[in-house]
Amino acid sequence: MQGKVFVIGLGLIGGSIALAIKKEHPEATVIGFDARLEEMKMAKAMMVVDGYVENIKGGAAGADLIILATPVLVTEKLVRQLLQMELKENVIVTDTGSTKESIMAQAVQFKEKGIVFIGGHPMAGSHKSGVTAAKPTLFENAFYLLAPYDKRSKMKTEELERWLKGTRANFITVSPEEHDEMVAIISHFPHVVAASLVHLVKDADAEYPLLKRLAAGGFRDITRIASSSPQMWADISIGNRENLIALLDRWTENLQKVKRALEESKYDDLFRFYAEAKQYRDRLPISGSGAIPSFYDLFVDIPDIPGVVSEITNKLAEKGISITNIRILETREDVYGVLRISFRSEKDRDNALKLLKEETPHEVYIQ
Ligand SMILES: NC(=O)c1ccc[n+]([C@@H]2O[C@H](COP(=O)([O-])OP(=O)(O)OC[C@H]3O[C@@H](n4cnc5c(N)ncnc54)[C@H](O)[C@@H]3O)[C@@H](O)[C@H]2O)c1
Ligand SMILES: O=C(O)C(=O)C[C@]1(C(=O)O)C=C[C@@H](O)C=C1
Repeated sequence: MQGKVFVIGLGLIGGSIALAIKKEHPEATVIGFDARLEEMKMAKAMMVVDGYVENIKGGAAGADLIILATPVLVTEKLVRQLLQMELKENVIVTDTGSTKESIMAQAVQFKEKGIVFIGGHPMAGSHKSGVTAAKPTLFENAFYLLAPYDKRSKMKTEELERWLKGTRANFITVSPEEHDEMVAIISHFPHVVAASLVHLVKDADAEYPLLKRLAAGGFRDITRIASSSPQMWADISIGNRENLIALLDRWTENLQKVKRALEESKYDDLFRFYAEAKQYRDRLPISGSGAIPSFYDLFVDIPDIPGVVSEITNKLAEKGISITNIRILETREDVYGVLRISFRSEKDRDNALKLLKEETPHEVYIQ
């Protein structure tokens, strides 16, 4: 598509969307703005944008698509600023914020100016921030939630999806209210829990100096998201605070039940608590689209001998099989450790399984 795209906030999400747009629409011009000059310079150097401007007014003038990819409370402020500016008549303004209600409450004023605003939220991301973490494939197969506010913005949704086609995301329309309620449950509240688990360990740190080193696989898996940007999550927490407060009450009730079962040593209740959770968790879609990324993992039992890991990765590299992650899950002296290797696709994983079975003496399996 021809035209000028203006991305405000050149971090992980703004950068990834800019890259996806540039890949799909090389004929468009993508201009960026960020509050931090270094981020703009880096974005230009990485060819995430064609250029940058020194203020929002300069970028917004004449833009066909304006994308706000800043922390949600900042986005609310920027919407108010954009409302004061002269914009192209047919421009589409959208955002990427993790909350929708409070942003849409401001953005609805665009209607009076005849400007289309479509709330947006790509449901994929990372605990990393900044433009250096941006990649055009970040949203592949993920859901991309869109919240148009009236008939005209609904009609323009198709045009926005065409602009965003390079994300390879699956677009779904939701209302801002149902959006915020749903993401509070599956995204925002889990971040509160992850951060509070880390606090639990941090508070016990002085008493047990070994704790940090013992905090292994399970703890790291469940708390990965606690490494996300504090500004982004403080903004989201305020932006969705009513839903979060309601969930905190429900969660506390749930934990009270667990506490009672523990106090009364009710084995069956505890068993059911874990079994029901396992059953539901195991049924979550993992290979299709969704907020939970697909993991194509392979496990290799390896002895604790220097050079074993590189032997395996070299074999995969020789056959051109790329890996997306690699981790030793456990290794102790004289005991086998487990190497977990993640792949981008099922096909890569299956090829790796065959190769390592044929060409190494190690036990190789899919869990
Ligand atoms: N990280 C994720 O997993 C994820 C996923 C989906 C949506 N989101 C949402 O997307 C938005 C961006 O998140 P991100 O992960 O890219 O964060 P990020 O920290 O990587 O990038 C945000 C950028 O906004 C810039 N910024 C801050 N205030 C600004 C201002 N006043 N004017 C211009 N630029 C400003 C920052 O300098 C930074 O470069 C947030 O609203 C977030 O809730 C994040
Ligand atoms: O994978 C992560 O690190 C994320 O936290 C991504 C995640 C999520 O909770 O799923 C975080 C916030 C966004 O609004 C959407 C996606």
